[in-house]
Amino acid sequence: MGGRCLRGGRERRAHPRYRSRPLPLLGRGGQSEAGCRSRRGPLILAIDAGNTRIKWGLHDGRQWLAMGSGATAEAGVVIGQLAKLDRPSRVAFSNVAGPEAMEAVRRLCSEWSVALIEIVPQRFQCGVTNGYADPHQLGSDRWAAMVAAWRRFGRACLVVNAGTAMTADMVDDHGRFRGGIIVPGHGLMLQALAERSSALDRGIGRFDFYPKNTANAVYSGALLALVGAVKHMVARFSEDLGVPPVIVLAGGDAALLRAHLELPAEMVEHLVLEGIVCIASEGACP
Ligand SMILES: Nc1ncnc2c1ncn2[C@@H]1O[C@H](COP(=O)(O)OP(=O)(O)O)[C@@H](O)[C@H]1O
Ligand SMILES: CC(C)(COP(=O)(O)O)[C@@H](O)C(=O)NCCC(=O)O
Ligand SMILES: [K+]
Repeated sequence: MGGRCLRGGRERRAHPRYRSRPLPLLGRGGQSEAGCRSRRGPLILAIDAGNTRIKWGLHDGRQWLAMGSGATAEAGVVIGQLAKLDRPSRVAFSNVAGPEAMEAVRRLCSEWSVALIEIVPQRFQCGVTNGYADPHQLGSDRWAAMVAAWRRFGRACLVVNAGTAMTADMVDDHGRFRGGIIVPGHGLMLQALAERSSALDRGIGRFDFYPKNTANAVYSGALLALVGAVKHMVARFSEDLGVPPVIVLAGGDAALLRAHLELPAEMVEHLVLEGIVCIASEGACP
């Protein structure tokens, strides 16, 4: 069925860019290790359930064969539709969205009789050491994103995932996760202000460095809060490292953030899915 893509109940062909992308996951610095580059591995269905969207991709060890996304609010439907895909040899799942997504993925795996690999942050995995006091407390999406960033760049990174929440996680040049922050994402900041104040629900604004109405003031303020946090972390982490880290941007609001960051940054569209495949294929390469 290669290249089929499902989104929000509709079936469509995968966008051409999803068909030819090489596996950028195996080996440091974005280089595939010899022996893995040309080899197709077992089919892995990677699923990333975030608090707003569920993203998924079917990977054959070399490239994405199909990808899609749907609303977390319809987790049962979005995940149920994946049963139409070719049966993978395993399903690898990062879930920060809660029990409904978990139940739906369990149902899918039992329908297919395939193994379910749940992404659970470890103390050490795929070259990354987890600095959290309790490694399991870390979000599995953050962990997968850091694994993917380390595999791609192999040097110090600030891994920024701008979704429902924005997380910014510092990985040093030894692959050690040193710590990271969680802040409400852009949409959530706007929603919180609209819901918890009487005068701030004035429609959708746009960015203006000199905002002159309420909607623009709220929109620009939330965006600059995110940009400011990232810039501050880059400045301080660069000082500690002695060199600037690679800024890796992912998540639904990555492009918005990049447009205002004024720093060189690498946008990696499917960072969390890449990390999930990486973790699920651990040990597959010699
Ligand atoms: N098609 C889309 N559907 C929903 N949100 C989107 C979409 N495209 C971009 N976004 C933006 O991305 C954010 C969600 O990003 P995402 O990384 O998927 O979050 P999460 O992992 O928390 O579910 C939303 O808050 C919204 O601002
Ligand atoms: C911080 C998050 C809410 C981000 O979720 P997202 O915005 O991707 O939906 C998620 O990674 C999470 O629930 N983390 C657990 C707590 C932690 O990482 O410390
Ligand atoms: K996030």
